[in-house]
Parts: sequence; C-alpha cells; structure tokens
Amino acid sequence: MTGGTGADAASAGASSTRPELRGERCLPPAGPVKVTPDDPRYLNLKLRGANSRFNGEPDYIHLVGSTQQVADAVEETVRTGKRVAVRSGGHCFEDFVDNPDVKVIIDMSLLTEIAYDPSMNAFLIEPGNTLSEVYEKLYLGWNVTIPGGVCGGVGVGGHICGGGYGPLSRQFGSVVDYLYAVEVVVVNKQGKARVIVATRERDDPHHDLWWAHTGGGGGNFGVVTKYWMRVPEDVGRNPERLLPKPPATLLTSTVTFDWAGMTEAAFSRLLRNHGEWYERNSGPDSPYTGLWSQLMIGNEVPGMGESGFMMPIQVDATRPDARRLLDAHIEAVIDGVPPAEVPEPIEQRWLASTPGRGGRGPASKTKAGYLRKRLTDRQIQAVYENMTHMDGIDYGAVWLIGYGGKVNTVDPAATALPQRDAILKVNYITGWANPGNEAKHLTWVRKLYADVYAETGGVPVPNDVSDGAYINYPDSDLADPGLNTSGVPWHDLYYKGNHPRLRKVKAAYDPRNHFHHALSIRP
Ligand SMILES: Cc1cc2nc3c(=O)[nH]c(=O)nc-3n(C[C@H](O)[C@H](O)[C@H](O)COP(=O)(O)OP(=O)(O)OC[C@H]3O[C@@H](n4cnc5c(N)ncnc54)[C@H](O)[C@@H]3O)c2cc1C
Repeated sequence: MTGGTGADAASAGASSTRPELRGERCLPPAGPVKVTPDDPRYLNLKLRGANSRFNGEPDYIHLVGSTQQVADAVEETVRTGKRVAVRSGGHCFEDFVDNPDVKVIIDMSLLTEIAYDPSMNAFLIEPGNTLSEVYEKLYLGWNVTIPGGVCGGVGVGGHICGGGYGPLSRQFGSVVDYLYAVEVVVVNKQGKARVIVATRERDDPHHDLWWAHTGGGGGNFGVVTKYWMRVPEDVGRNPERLLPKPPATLLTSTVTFDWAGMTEAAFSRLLRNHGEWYERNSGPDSPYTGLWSQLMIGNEVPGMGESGFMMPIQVDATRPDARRLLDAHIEAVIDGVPPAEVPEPIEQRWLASTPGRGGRGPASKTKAGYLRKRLTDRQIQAVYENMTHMDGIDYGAVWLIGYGGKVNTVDPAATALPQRDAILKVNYITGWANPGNEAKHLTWVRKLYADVYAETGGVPVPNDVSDGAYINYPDSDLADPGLNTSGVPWHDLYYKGNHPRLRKVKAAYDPRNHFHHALSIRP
C-alpha cells in the first residue's frame, strides 16, 4: 500500500490494502473476468443498468477485482482504441454506460471492501458497493454513516464523486463533505495507466484531483478504485468519531393526497405551503435539520413502482420533540389543503428506511433543478397545467425533495459541488412501459420542464429562485441548443464557477479524453 498522501504508483499492484488492513492471510482477489456475448453472465451484466430505456452492445464486460486489474483493463482499451465506460451501481439517468458506442464496460461489482483504514485514519469504501451495503456495514461495524441517497441500490462508484445527498443531508451535509481521499486509475498522454491517490490535504500534489471528485461526476477523469471517508475536522483516531452517527430510529409517515378534490387553488396552496416551510426551516441551526420530506406529485399508475401523490416524511426519533416536529411540518404543509390521509406515524429502525438492491426499472427520463426558494406562482401553475394534462402518459411526476441545512455551511468553491444555498431539489420524471411510447413521454416531460423554466430559456439558470442542476441527475437535454435556449451552457448549470478548475483537472489527468460521455468535462 502506498499510503500517506499524494501517492502516485506507476504500478497499480502497489496499492492493494486488503490483507494488511484486515490482518488476514493474503488471498488473491477475484477477477479479472472478461465476459463476452457467448458467456452466460453477459446478459446479466449487460442488463445491470437501472433504466431499461438504454441498451448497449459491448464487445465484452471486464469484471475487475483489484486496482492492478483495473489499470490493466484500462490500458487494454487504450491499446485497442475501444471506447470504455465504467459501471458501479448502474443507476445512471443517462446513456453514459449503456450506449451503443461503448465497446468495453469495466464493471466494479467485485470491488466491495468496506473497512477502517488506519494508514489513512479514514473509512475505505470500494466503488462496487451499493448504498445499502455501505449503510449496513458502517452502522453495524462502527455506528456511523454517510449522508447518502435514499435508494439502497445506488452504487457508491458514481454516487460519491457526483456529490451524493439524502435524507440525512439536512443534518450532516453532502456526502462529498466527508471525502478524504480517492484512488483513481488515470491515463497519461502516452496512453499508460497510472494509479493516483489524491487527498484533501492542501500540500498534496494531487489535491486538485481529489477536489474534482467532490462533485465533478463519474466517467470524467479515470476509474475510481477506492474512496476514503472521514469528517473534515481533526477528531483523533477513534473510528466511531470519524463519520456522523445516524439516528437509531426514525419516526415516519406518508401523507397522501387525492387528485379528485385537488382544484388549482388547492394545488397552488399546497406547493406554496410546502416551499415556504422549506424557506423558513432550512438553516443549518434549524431544529428541523433532522426532518426530511419529499413531496411527490405523481399520477396514480398501478404497477409502475413509486407513483401517486404523497409526501413521505422522516424525523430523527431520538429527539424528544420528534412527534411535535413531524406534526408541525404536516400541519404547515396541508394547511387549507385537505389530504386524503394522514396516517399515525410509525417508529422504525434507521437501517430499514433504505430500500435494498435496485433492479432494472422501467424506461424513464428524469430532468432536474435546484431551488433557492419555492417555485414561483407562475411555475406552480405550469406544474398544475402539465400534471392535469397527461393523456396517454403512464407515469409523470414532480418531486420536491428536502435539502439545505448543513449542506449550506460549505463554501461553493471548497468542493466541486457549487450549489450551497438551495433548500430543495426538484425532479421532473416520466416513465413508460411500452418502448413505442418513448417519444410521447419525452415530449410530455420536456414540455413540463420548458414551461416551468419558460422565463430562463427552458432551463434552471441560477437566479433568485433556481440554482442550476445536479450532475448526479444528468440530463443531456441541457446540452441541446433546441432545449436550452438560455445562453448558459450545460456545464455552467451543473458546475457554475467551478467549471474552469474542473477543465484544468481534466486536461492534467485525462489529456487524451479517454473517459468521456455526453456531459463529460472537456479537456
Ligand atoms: C432510483 C434512483 C435513485 C437515486 N437516488 C439518489 C439520491 O437519493 N441521492 C443522490 O444523490 N442521487 C441519487 N440518484 C442518482 C445517483 O447518485 C447517480 O445516478 C449515481 O451516479 C449512480 O451511481 P452508480 O454507480 O449507481 O451508477 P453507474 O451507472 O454505474 O455510474 C454513473 C456514472 O458514474 C460513472 N462511474 C461509475 N463508477 C465509476 C467509477 N468507479 N469511477 C469513475 N466513474 C464511475 C459511470 O461511468 C457513469 O457515468 C438516484 C438514481 C436513481 C436511478
């Protein structure tokens, strides 16, 4: 293990931490396994992408079990000139991996170590883990967690380097606020694979490569083979203090709404109530940072997974005032808007709040934006108009997702994730069962988005209300001049003032642009 800071190993073999870390016999890692179309595992691996809208036909899928194997696999693609993409959890919203032009997928499923690494005084998390695996191991092993996403099947590989947030982010911040170091296989100008360990330490020669992985997004600079996580402050060497402690239990409830009685006036009131509550209660010192809710405005479609018009809520149940906070939140949101049902809250184990491994879902398209304030009255009207004109749409929804709190205590340039005063994220979603209906669904969700952002060229240009978009919710439409008429390029919507620095990192560490996709940073 190269250890320390700024390590740059010419040979990837130098960097395996497994045996020393765990004090065990040195057993060889799994892999490499090259899975070609005649292998019975090919289809299983090819179909790992969660969005069945996209299909690739790679020549082979390379399962890798160590950093050295990743370096070899990458170098092979340089030699053969085949376009490569990396897959960890398969939850990409776009075709960055499942794309007919991608000829080789490097699949990280075998890289699943999670351990306290004394040499880094941080938690080592390999990219093949899903969020539920990370939550379970960190919690049971050390009573700590990372404030990551709500869907347990999301992979760590793409999630962390794209920012990462979830129900605990209002209390603990963004996942990248805990990124201490990253190990990346990059390709130099000569086409040689190099293994670099880049850390948060200011004097690390590879500090900028670490920084680029605090929100720059996957598929940009190289292949991440290891993440190390710990709090930014110096808290000593006790692993149980190196990451936040999740609440042992949560008080949860799901309020449902009924479209039948939902007049436009009632709908507007609901969205105003909800948005204004977040405006009032999203400061880092708010008693409500331990409360998170998601207003999901969807049509009812049996058999289409998450659908319907509802608001799941969770609050840290270890707070003595948990019930009061939950009730007050619900009361404020439903004020003047009769809900269909407000069930009695239930207390449940924190670990049970994250659904398990995700499989392949229906075809879908998601568009997104950040909100600094609630949607304006005109935007709410646009949401209502489109949500009540859904003829032939299987599933359509607008999700308003709680954000803010501790996330907003970090300087916009300190990490690559620049949105640091938003209070909500918005997703605009459609899903369909029959592939022949794709065009109709794309038209519907694009019109919804264009109408909401009609005053800013059809996209969430940073202003008083909006603050661009999140690269972990990539939307290639933002790079389409027909759909983004704002004059603000896609990369400024995602990265704002951090884009020039990301380009410098790209030029330094991936000068051949070996890793690229529709929204990758250009060298
Ligand atoms: C159902 C669902 C729920 C979600 N919920 C949340 C949420 O609550 N919070 C949130 O923040 N986000 C959420 N997301 C978004 C999620 O964080 C991103 O889609 C993330 O990039 C997925 O990572 P992955 O490894 O699963 O995906 P993949 O499809 O494997 O990868 C995504 C991108 O990262 C690249 N990549 C993957 N692994 C590596 C690696 N090791 N090195 C370099 N590049 C790599 C890929 O090439 C691709 O470009 C959700 C997505 C879905 C589909």
